[in-house]
Order: sequence, then structure tokens, then C-alpha cells
Amino acid sequence: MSTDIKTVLQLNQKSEFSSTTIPLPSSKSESNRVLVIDALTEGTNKITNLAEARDTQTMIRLLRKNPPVYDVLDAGTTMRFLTAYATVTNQNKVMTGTPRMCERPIGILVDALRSIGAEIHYLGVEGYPPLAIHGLSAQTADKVKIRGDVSSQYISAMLMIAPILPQGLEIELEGKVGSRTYIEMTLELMAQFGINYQWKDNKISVAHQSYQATAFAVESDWSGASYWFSLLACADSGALFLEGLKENSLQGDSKIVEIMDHLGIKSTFKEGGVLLQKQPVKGLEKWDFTHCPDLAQTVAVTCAILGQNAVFTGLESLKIKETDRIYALQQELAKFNADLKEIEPEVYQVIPSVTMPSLVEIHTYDDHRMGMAFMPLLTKTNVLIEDPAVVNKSYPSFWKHCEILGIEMETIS
Ligand SMILES: O=C(O)C1=C[C@@H](OP(=O)(O)O)[C@@H](O)[C@H](O)C1
Ligand SMILES: C=C(OP(=O)(O)O)C(=O)O
Repeated sequence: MSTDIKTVLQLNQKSEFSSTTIPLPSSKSESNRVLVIDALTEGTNKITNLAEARDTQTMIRLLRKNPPVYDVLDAGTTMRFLTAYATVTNQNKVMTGTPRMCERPIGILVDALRSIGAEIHYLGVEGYPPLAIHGLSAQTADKVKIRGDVSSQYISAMLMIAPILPQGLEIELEGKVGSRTYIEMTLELMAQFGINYQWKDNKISVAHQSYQATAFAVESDWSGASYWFSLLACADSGALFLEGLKENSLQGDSKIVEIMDHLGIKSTFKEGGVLLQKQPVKGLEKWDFTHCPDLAQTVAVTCAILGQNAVFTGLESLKIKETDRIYALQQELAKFNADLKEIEPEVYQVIPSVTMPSLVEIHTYDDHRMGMAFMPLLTKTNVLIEDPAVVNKSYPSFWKHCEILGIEMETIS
């Protein structure tokens, strides 16, 4: 997605942040779900606060224009959710995306859809996009087994189309289930649009029924909020008010409150958002990211800066996201003499930085979270972020929000 012209953002060192309000973006995970639900609802919903994220804008554009080829660019949820949507609405559709998207597996979802009667062909490598969908003319099964340890997005995709299927659907989750909070988000949103479901042990059942038109306002994005928690944790002093966040969120990444409580941030929920203040660092010994994988980069960088030798588990899915995030973290942490070291299979330890160069240039690997997670390094040194527009995937106003905080920056082409 990056251009050939190398654009770099220079962030000048700064370590104090006066009490400032940050207007967060809306959640792309919630937005992309309600857009699919909306497309499957017969009446008219009133949906507000949809995300500015490119992933969401792509979803809106594809649903509105309905082209024969759904090019989702690098949006995982858009790829997985629209594959199921195009199938259940019995359309002929080619699903494609960026070269990286065509390396992200989709075979588990395709198998699940085929097992209920869908006709789907691979146009390139078996198990990966691009795909040709030829709809679902008749439902041939009402039960499906899906393994839960690769991506929860396959399960969310099947759940959202389940009420539309003439026979409904029972999904049996096989093995370890990762990103469970995202499955819960899907079900909770479906319930808000009138859908009844049952989740007992490893089986989720959804009978045939209709989505009910309703009003829904998308919440602010907890994943995007995590970078501001990290910035304050790494800063010498200050306070921040993050607008629009609610304590009882549908988003599992609200776990950042608990994680950052160990890393020197006190969070107080108030009318209209959450106030972040500094408190003594209690220390983070270990954390399991199985259900909040998108926080791993934020917390790894924070620990590396704060001298925390934390042990991380539950990082398996990071290798198949926008980039191999484990490799990317290891490469970029090394630039300031830190590491994310695999100490046992699938167990990683943050090796914090002891000496900080006077300038660190961060490569972003076409991954928005690489660009944003390394921003807090500016509390310790000058930072160059390559391809700053990478943040557009989830948080296009990220650098504008850095400016609100008085972070000095300069774009160099
Ligand atoms: O359903 C969702 O909105 C998401 C689920 C997670 O993916 P996996 O289920 O692949 O871990 C997460 O990493 C992604 O950013 C958004
Ligand atoms: C992994 C992510 O998104 P997706 O899988 O939807 O591309 C993300 O936003 O960090």
C-alpha cells in the first residue's frame, strides 16, 4: 500500500503533556459489523458515528456500489465479512485485496461456507484470496464446525449471516478459541439488532430470524486509544482525557485499562470519556494477548521503553495480520537495543532498551499498528516514522491528534 516515494515523519522529542482532550476515532470493528448487519436488515436502521477508518470506508463503498469485484485492499474484516455476505445474498462476486491480503488465510471460512452449500472457487492459491463466489442457491446443512485458533473473523462472518439462512445455523467451535472478545462483540451487536442466540459450551446456535431495524451509535475505538495510554505511560508527566470511551465496552481492547494500570496509568471514567493520569509503575510480569491481539504491539513498545521484562503469550495470530507482527516488532525494537525474544515456543519476553540512540527510524511494514505503536518513543528520542499514511487503515486522524498534543512533526519526502 505504501508508495515508492519514501515519506518519513520526523517526531521531535517531547516528554510532558499538559491536560489535553483527544477526540478518538470510532471503532472499525463495530462499524464493519453494523454495516453488514444493516445490509442484511429489511427495514431502515439509523446508524451514527461510523469509523473514518479506510477499512470501514472500503466496506461502505463496496456495499453501496456493489461492483462485480470486491477489492477490500488490506482490510481483514471487510474480506471475511463480505465473503460471507456475498454468499448468503447469492451473488457472483470476486473477492480480492492487496498482495498481503492474498497471503492471509481464508480457507477455514471458505470450507465453512461450502459445507452449507456455497459454491466458491480459488482464483490463485488454494486457501487464500482471490476467490470467485457463486452464491448459495440452497442451504445443504444447518451445522458447521470451525476451528477457533486462526482468526475469529471467520466465526463472526458466519454468525452474522446465520439468521438469514433458511435453516439458521449451529456453529461448533473446535480447539482453542482466540480473539473470543470479537465473537462476543458480534453476538452482542446482533442481539442489539433483535437477534436471539444461544451459546452453550462450544456451540453457538442462531435460528432463522430477521434483523430488526434500530438506532445504533458506534463507540470510540479502544484499540486506537491504546497509543495514548502508552504515550502517557512513557512520558515524564501530564494527563490526557480520551473522549467517547465507555467503561462497559463491546470492545475487548478496553483491557488496555487493566494492562496500563501495571504500567503507570490510572484511568478514571467520567462523563464523556476517560481521564488518564500518571501513577507509580507497579510492573507487568506477564500478559496473555489471546483475546486482545491488537494491543500486543502497543504494550511491547511500552514495556521496552519502561524497562519491563514482561513475558507475552497468545501472540500466535500476530504472524498472519497486516504483516508478521512478531518479526516486525523484533526488527524495530532492535533499533533501540530492545527485543521481543522467543524464550520457549510461543512464549516471548520483552528485553527492554538500555541505551537509546539519538534518532530511531521506524519501518512500518504496511501495518498501521507499527506506525502508531512506536510513536511513544518520542518521549525518549527523536523518531522517524516511514510511510506515516499507513495509519489510515484504522485511524486517519492519528497524526492530527499528535499535533493537538503539541508534538512537533515534519514530513520529509
Ligand atoms: O473481528 C474483528 O473486528 C477483529 C478481530 C481480530 O482479528 P482475529 O480474529 O483474526 O484475531 C483483530 O485482530 C482485528 O483487528 C479485528
Ligand atoms: C488485524 C487488524 O485488522 P484486520 O485483521 O481486520 O485487517 C488490525 O486492525 O490490527
